[in-house]
Amino acid sequence: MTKLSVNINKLATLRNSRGGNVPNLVNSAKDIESFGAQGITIHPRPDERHIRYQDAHELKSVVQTEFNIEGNPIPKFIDLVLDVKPTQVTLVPDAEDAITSNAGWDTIKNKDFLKEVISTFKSHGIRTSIFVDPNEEMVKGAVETGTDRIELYTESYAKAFSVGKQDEGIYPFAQAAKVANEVGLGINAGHDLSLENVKFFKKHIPNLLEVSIGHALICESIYLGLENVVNMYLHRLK
Ligand SMILES: CC(=O)[C@@H](O)[C@H](O)COP(=O)(O)O
Ligand SMILES: NCC(=O)COP(=O)(O)O
Repeated sequence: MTKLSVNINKLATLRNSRGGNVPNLVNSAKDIESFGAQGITIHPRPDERHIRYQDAHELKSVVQTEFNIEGNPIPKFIDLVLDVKPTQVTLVPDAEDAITSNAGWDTIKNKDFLKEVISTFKSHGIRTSIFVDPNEEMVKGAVETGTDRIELYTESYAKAFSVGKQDEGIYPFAQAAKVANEVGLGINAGHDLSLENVKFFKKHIPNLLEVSIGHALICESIYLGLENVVNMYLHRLK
């Protein structure tokens, strides 16, 4: 079985746009779990443009499933994760000004740094995952860091799928997954996965442990909920 971890960054974006507490992230996380999701993911960015560091603390006390915190392991992120102690930390090498995550780790160049932070998190009982491109050398490099899992960065697959090139798009992921499975690395995946493309991805990636999905899932939820909500308003306005 592949676990679904719902990334709630976009709910925080919506909340922050009005300055209040709607939608309430804590209640949303509880509801998402009650609907069956097996995890909650957040990705606090240094400018706190969506998830705030305080959200991580508040969510920790309510999340009953797997709590996954993603981010670039700069000192204040490391301190946050060690304080909150989520189920899993996913290390992502994103630049401060990146609109969204746009690359995996170079696990060879950053081997010593990754080894050190991963060993710190693991010594505190936190499972580790590192964000990597679907590249066999990077997957082999990941083993050397001591990480429990990798998260395959799926944007290129999603792009290929959207133009009908799913076979081409999945190929490097299937190869990378083969290497990960051979060396015993756990496999997660995420970025731009959606209702449209997730089934094909899962079918071709053996032992896919977890997908974290946010942007598309929240957009789909808005769209699939619109008819219901418009009708609820119309009913009240009769
Ligand atoms: C690590 C990753 O793949 C990202 O998709 C991320 O968690 C999303 O971040 P934003 O919501 O800030 O775009
Ligand atoms: N790790 C990927 C994630 O949490 C969500 O990415 P996206 O679905 O918002 O692109």
